[in-house]
Amino acid sequence: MTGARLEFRGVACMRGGRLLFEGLGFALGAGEAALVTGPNGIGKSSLLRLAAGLLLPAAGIVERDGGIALADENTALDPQASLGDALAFWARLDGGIDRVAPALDAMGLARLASVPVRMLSTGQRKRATLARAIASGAPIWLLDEPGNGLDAESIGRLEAAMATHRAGGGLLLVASHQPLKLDGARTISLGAAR
Ligand SMILES: Nc1ncnc2c1ncn2[C@@H]1O[C@H](COP(=O)(O)OP(=O)(O)OP(=O)(O)O)[C@@H](O)[C@H]1O
Repeated sequence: MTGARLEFRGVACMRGGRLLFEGLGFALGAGEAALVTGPNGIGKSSLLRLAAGLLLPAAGIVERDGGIALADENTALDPQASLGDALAFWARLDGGIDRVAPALDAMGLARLASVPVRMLSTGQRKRATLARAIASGAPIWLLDEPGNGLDAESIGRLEAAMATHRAGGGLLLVASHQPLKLDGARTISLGAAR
């Protein structure tokens, strides 16, 4: 996981013909983290989608070295499959089937591995999405409101997983309305909504 990097240079973001932000620049290297903050609709999720390459910048450059794991409101897990099988589907593609069990453990989901994804509660679903990111082995994690719907114990698990990821040379870009323990993280504050 050495050499992970994510850099924005002079990036502008347009959605639906409206300019959300422009001139955005930052660089994150291995072990680093940034917290994206700002009011509803300002463009935090859009920024993460730009970082993932799912959205193209209207101006500027987005550069990344290393694979990406995006964890947002979509679980991207087969609702009919068991949680274990749904995670294994992605882990096989990512070449890391052995990462599924530790990822389930990290999110406190080991006992739910045989439960169909569609039957998971809101918080369990969120933890499953985070387990998918953990199991991906990707060095660049893009987490959109990762604490949404999580109880205090699960927030602790999330914070521990983020710290482990950084200690292993991963980097984090996190959009969150709620405070999360992210030691030494920089803040990317998007301005007032237009
Ligand atoms: N596919 C789209 N087409 C047009 N406009 C869009 C599209 N997706 C998002 N938008 C608009 O872009 C703006 C930014 O949305 P985004 O989801 O990035 O905001 P956000 O800061 O993450 O908000 P929140 O805090 O509510 O999650 C919003 O005004 C939204 O309506």
